[in-house]
Amino acid sequence: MTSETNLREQICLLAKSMFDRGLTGGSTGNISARTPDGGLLVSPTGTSFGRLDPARLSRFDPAGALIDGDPPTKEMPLHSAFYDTRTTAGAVVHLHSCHSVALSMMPDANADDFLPRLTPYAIMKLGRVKLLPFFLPGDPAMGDAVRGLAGKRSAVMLANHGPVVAGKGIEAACNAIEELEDTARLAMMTRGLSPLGLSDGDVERLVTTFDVEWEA
Ligand SMILES: O=C(CO)COP(=O)(O)O
Ligand SMILES: [Zn+2]
Repeated sequence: MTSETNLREQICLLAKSMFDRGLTGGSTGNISARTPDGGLLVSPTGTSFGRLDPARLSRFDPAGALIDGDPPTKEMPLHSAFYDTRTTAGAVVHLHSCHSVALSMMPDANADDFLPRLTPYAIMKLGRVKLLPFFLPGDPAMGDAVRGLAGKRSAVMLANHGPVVAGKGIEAACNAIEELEDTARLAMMTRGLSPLGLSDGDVERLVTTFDVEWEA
């Protein structure tokens, strides 16, 4: 198998795994990954994460032209904004994961630091998560909002919609977005119970030990 064939299989396998565990339902969510030649493989619009077909993924050349496959996700401007502003991005994933969306609707949500500091992996895998306002699905203004972050954040939460995470590769991006959803779930489970989170010192040690991007 060529490495592009492998990548196609891996995209569909990881998407199905997330679908099967209820991380995004129906035909929601989208996923993309850089190909070895500098192009992109992208989930087609209207498809279900549970049933992506490796042979029908939208394929873009390194200049951004659609070469073959089905028409791509309507969230291309969002995905492109991550690739254009973060040279390290090898994959981007977007989900409609329930607990993250719930947390984004809380009136006291922190727009600059969306996730409470509850567990180490959220900090290690995501850094600081930016909460963006609500946009209509497919609105190119979402891409502009991500470009406005100048590549300093690997993860954003679209209010009342869902998270978007960039990673070095497809597995890293999926692991990170799962961590985002798990942390949001913990936050919603413990809401109002005054949970004891990580201390500022714990966060500082995590950031330095694991070389976390922790831009203000
Ligand atoms: O999650 C989605 C829109 O935000 C799904 O849209 P697509 O089917 O176009 O990828
Ligand atoms: Zn969406």
